[in-house]
Amino acid sequence: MTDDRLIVALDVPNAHAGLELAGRIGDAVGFYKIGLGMLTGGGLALANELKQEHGKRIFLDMKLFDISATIEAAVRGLAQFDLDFLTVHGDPHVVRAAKQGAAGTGLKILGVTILTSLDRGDLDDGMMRPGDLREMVIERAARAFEAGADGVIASPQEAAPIRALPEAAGRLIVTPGVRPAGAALGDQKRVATPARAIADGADHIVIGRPIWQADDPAAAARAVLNDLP
Ligand SMILES: O=C(O)c1cc(=O)[nH]c(=O)n1[C@@H]1O[C@H](COP(=O)(O)O)[C@@H](O)[C@H]1O
Repeated sequence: MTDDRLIVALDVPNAHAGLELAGRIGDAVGFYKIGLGMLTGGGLALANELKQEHGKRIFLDMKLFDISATIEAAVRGLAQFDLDFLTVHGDPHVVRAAKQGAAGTGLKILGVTILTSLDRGDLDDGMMRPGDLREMVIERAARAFEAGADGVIASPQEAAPIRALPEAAGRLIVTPGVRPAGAALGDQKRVATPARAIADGADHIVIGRPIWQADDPAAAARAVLNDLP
């Protein structure tokens, strides 16, 4: 049995590279994220192959944002694929429409709160309203849950207060922005270690570069898993 608390982001350019990487990782990992970087590189075909041929769980990360009718139609189409998780922006109208589109399927909708690569200065650049970023993440999580989200995406730095929300009971907290001690942060700003994220209430951690860029991705994944509480 793999420990599906670890989701590895397959942020490589195409399905061929993704399949090769998943092959090198082998049994160490049972849950993969396929995202926008592979949209034109056969991402959905790879999702299908990893699920059907290799028994992996699949998180399709599309971070959808649009008017309700468009979101509902897009999610209805994606829900025909055998996927486990799908991201949309955590705005209530988007989450509600996505849940409509996924109705009757097992697809879980995760609402993105505020990207883990952003800090208050980035929100100012984007003309987002003033206020404490952490409080905004917690409030967006609560609103996404109220709108019916099966889970939220937040940084590990907000996992504990989100877990404490009454609205979070029975819902998922998924945290990217996770870095083993000493790993390069890259563009991530709100980070914590895998062990801290899980101890603070994350159900799943998403890790990309520290695993797929490692000389031995399977060993890097195992090291993360060995470190989890
Ligand atoms: O939705 C996501 O998965 C996501 C949300 C977020 O706030 N931050 C974030 O980094 N991600 C994704 O998580 C992965 C993190 O990759 P690394 O920074 O390489 O570990 C990338 O595929 C991002 O697209």
